[in-house]
Amino acid sequence: SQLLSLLHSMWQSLQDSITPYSYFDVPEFLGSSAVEPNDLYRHVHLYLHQSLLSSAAASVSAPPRLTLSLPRGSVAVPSLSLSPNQSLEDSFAGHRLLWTHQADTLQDSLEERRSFSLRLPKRAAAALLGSYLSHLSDKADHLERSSRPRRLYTNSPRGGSPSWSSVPFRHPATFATLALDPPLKTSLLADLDAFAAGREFYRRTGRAWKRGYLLHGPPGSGKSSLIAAIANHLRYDVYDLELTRVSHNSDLRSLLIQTSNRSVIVIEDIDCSLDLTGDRRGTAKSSAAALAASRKRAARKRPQPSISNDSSDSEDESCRNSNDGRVTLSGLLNFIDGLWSCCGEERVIVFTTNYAEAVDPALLRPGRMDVHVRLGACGAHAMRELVERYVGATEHDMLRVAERNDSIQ
Ligand SMILES: Nc1ncnc2c1ncn2[C@@H]1O[C@H](COP(=O)(O)OP(=O)(O)OP(=O)(O)O)[C@@H](O)[C@H]1O
Repeated sequence: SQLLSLLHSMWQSLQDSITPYSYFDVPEFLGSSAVEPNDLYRHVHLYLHQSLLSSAAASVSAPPRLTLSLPRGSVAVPSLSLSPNQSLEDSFAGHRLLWTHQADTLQDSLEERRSFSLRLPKRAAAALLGSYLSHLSDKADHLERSSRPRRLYTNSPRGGSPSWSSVPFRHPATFATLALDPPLKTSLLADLDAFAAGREFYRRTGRAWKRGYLLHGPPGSGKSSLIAAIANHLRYDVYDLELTRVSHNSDLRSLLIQTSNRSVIVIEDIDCSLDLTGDRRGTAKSSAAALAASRKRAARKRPQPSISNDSSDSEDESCRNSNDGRVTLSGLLNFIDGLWSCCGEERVIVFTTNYAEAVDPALLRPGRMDVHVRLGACGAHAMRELVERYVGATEHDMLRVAERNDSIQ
């Protein structure tokens, strides 16, 4: 048997010396017609585009192709790709791999059939292929995310079938432009990054991949700007859900199902809706909170939000009957953390309020909104940033006021 295994390894070495590589073909389209694109081809294209941009491009023999393409969405993106029959070397786990771009013009047609060919060391191919392709797809996915045009959605008015309409999302606020006290900024960024990288964590723990943020603070304290900064940081779409336009829980569900993965879903001024909850239940709310919410409603001249509460078993039936609104608190809770919250991945749900004390406790319960962010008066550090950015000065009366406030607190 020793002789046999010796012969076997000699035979393998001989084969390896004749054909030491394995080759894999990645065509642009699946099947014979150019209809169904191959996602892996797109990923390889993006991955090599990035490699060509980096210093590795120096090792390419012929000049790469530079094209302007519309890969997804409506924004043209310049893209670098290998010219036909040009190769680019890559290394992974200590092995050298070679990508070659192949382009053949079909007979009797001007159509070009393109594919990438991957060359791997034969002995390592089986162990290498899976992990290399998932490394490549992760990188391509990241690139795709960071270059994709994003949109701001709002839900259609009541009456018709619930749907979203959208415009390009181009809000300029970022964590760099937002003046926040450093510990808050650092912890928010860390939280968002951990969330975005949390696929494995959420899978392992059996939890829906979503995170709830409650932003509270007086008008103008930066809640909307923070939402934009969150969306820009994560490169997510934004769904601005106007609850007053939603007639039924079923419409709420339908809207949720239509939202895409990697999105921020925003419900602003949640306190206005929840104040009605209190009225309808007949339970006494803090008069200050009720006053605050009604003041705000009046100021905004909004239609009456149509949220009611059906989460409590002891709900007064007559109140339920007198309730002409059919989006209920339990519908909203289901939206946040019930079964329906799981029909998608990578969702950040943000509620804003000017009066946290006016928000129904059911929404504030620990675990429901994961992160509560209070945005108050500008601290000295944030004020210094703003003064420098807006006035270009390091001294200002407002800065002294902020410093005095900080020292009193
Ligand atoms: N921390 C901040 N850093 C930079 N700019 C800020 C900050 N906070 C507020 N602003 C500026 O103040 C203005 C109002 O902010 P924003 O609309 O985000 O407040 P808001 O809390 O959402 O207000 P409202 O409760 O009325 O909706 C914006 O122009 C924004 O640029």
